[in-house]
Amino acid sequence: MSLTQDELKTLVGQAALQYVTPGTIVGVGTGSTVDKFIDALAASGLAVAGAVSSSVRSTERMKALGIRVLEAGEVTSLPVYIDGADEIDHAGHMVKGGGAALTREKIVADLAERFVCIADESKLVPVLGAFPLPVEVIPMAAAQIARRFAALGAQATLRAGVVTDNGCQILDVRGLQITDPKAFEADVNQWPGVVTVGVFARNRASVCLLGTAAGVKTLVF
Ligand SMILES: O=C[C@H](O)[C@H](O)[C@H](O)COP(=O)(O)O
Repeated sequence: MSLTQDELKTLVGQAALQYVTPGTIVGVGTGSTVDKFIDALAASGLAVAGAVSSSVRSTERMKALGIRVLEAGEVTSLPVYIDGADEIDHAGHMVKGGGAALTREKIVADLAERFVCIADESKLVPVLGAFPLPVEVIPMAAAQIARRFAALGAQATLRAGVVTDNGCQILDVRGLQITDPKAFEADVNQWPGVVTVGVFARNRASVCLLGTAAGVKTLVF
């Protein structure tokens, strides 16, 4: 019997517990897959010292389940950061931000020694770009940034009605084939008004726990 996408998310959310050491502080991402991890962590009884959260959404969920949440500024490093992805390639580069949390996710990921990505198998791709790339932008720069993407042959549209946890906007960019994620991330990140581009190359995954019909597959990068 094949598992649903939701069941695959539950599976990898639970599998991520093996990367969490009692007494340590864990970095926690955002999204429907991470929700499964948060639920598994709360149910596991693993006595973590707390969590650094990447969004208001995850903070609220953790607090409701009795997990202590610390500010990013209260820690100097984290042993592990657990998060989902919208796409991941065979080298651990990711596209993230489908839930508009990309900036805080990148900040928390940058504090971590290891990024453990949890995803169902639909997220594994040969080349990043089929999923519309989220880019968080300062509102007054949105039109100019959209023109820059148009010059690359891509189409950027404003995510209607969305204001990020940082008070900014999200552009979703279609029509890209990101063959050199590291160079692309570095380039777009320095365009004026870009807060964060949703390519995670510098902060790529070290491990991916992929939910497949045959169970959890561990990819190490
Ligand atoms: O902003 C949201 C994040 O980058 C999520 O990690 C990403 O969108 C994956 O979310 P989900 O687990 O819901 O597919």
